[in-house]
Amino acid sequence: MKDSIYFTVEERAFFERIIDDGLMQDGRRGVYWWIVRIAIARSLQESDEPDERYKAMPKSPSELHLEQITGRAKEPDYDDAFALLLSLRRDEDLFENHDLYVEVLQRHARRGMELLHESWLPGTSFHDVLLDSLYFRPSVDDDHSTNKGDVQFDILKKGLQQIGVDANPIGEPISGPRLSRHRLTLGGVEDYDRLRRGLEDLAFAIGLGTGTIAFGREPGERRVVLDIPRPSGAWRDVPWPPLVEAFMSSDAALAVCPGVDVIGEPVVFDFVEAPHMFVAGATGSGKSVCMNAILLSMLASDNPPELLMIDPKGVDFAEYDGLKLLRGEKVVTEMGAAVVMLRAVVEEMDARQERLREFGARNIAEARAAGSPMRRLVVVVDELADFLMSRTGAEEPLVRIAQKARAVGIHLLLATQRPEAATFPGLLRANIPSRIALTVQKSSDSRIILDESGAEDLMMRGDMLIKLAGRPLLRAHGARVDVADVKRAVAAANSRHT
Ligand SMILES: Nc1ncnc2c1ncn2[C@@H]1O[C@H](COP(=O)(O)OP(=O)(O)OP(=O)(O)O)[C@@H](O)[C@H]1O
Repeated sequence: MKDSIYFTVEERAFFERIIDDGLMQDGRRGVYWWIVRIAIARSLQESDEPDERYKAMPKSPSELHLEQITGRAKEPDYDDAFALLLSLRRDEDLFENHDLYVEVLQRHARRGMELLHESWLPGTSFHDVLLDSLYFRPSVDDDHSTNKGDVQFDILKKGLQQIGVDANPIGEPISGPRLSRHRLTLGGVEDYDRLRRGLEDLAFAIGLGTGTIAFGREPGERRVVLDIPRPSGAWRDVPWPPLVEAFMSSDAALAVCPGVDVIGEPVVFDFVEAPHMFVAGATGSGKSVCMNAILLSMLASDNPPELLMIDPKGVDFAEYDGLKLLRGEKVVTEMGAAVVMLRAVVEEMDARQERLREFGARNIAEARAAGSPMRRLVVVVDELADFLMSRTGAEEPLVRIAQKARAVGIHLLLATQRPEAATFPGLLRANIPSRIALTVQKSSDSRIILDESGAEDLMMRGDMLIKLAGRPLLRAHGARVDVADVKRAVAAANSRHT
């Protein structure tokens, strides 16, 4: 019977750092399992289950036993409590399957370690990180007053002096969900160029470990803004439900809200104007969560579109199965079937054109105003790269839809984790002007998505750059859409629309 949980050598080294620098226990042995328990608690804060990555046996394992972690067969013994908690969470009886129980515990422990690693910088207080991440999950509703992760102006001022820039603050910094905005008046015109060129040195001078400082002008004499990232332990998540109201009042034909801007204001745009969108980011960047925010925005509309969803991986959108507004009420996971359905959409464009003529309308909005029940259709393709590489002839119908479908109310929402020239080919690119880039590995990936670099400096977890036709590039932080939000939205849509 399994009773060990394994960690990599690096994870073991991280235990040591937490013990020595974080908890300040003078390297006393015997507290490893405290950290493992903290890590499990941290992982349980996430709404999803830790994936296979955390299951694999590390090459050079360091081992802890259930006896140490849950106190199994010792005093006090929390083993049953752990098993019950995980069984309830997974809706699965782990008392019946001991090996699975140990594996699930290992996955949570290792993911929790990774999350702690992301949010704690040695040299800062580990206790603060714990308080923030385990007890408080402040949301974007909180007021925008100074946050403890903000760089104070005296530190910023010293950094500015080191790069030879004279500046004075205008008011207090504004704490957005992840960045703090400092508004400044520069001493002289020459300071502008010095600041622009010295941003990296400034980041170094004020001790910024990761992330880059963004810089922009604002109206007023010699006024600029600096957006400075906070450590991830001081980020505030952006929950989904409060955002819904913000975009319901929008007069857009199909309002979509993927998240909030740097200072926490909802970002809302009209998908009809988009009229197609390409979303890309490296694995784990928050692409699925971002797609969910877009889709839930659409479902919340008084006049939601019909959806056709294609997901070759078949895992990320399972909660949409059974949605009455979903064509076939099922996400299409088989690529051959998906191509057949896309070709049918191409034919449907002609039929829709015919119906527009019957109503004497030039587009779907006019047809609906004249009494046509025609709904918009949004064709969603996740993992576009896999789909196009499968050589099933998927590109041709997608290009035709991208070129022609706007007037008849058919829109594309395409996503990929592999933004490469071959997987976002020329004809699609040319016809899909609206793009969202989540974090990518290289600036060349960013250029494929946005036609400019920048997305390689984003900070994961839904951090994004949005490019809409004719508008300047916008930095945004994605709403944290949970599985429960999706289930609620699907149930609500099913009760409102048939
Ligand atoms: N807006 C957000 N706010 C907070 N956390 C987020 C947000 N978006 C994503 N995350 C975190 O990042 C994790 C990965 O997100 P997601 O599954 O959407 O990534 P992905 O890019 O779709 O990954 P993959 O391509 O591997 O499926 C989530 O489990 C969540 O913990």
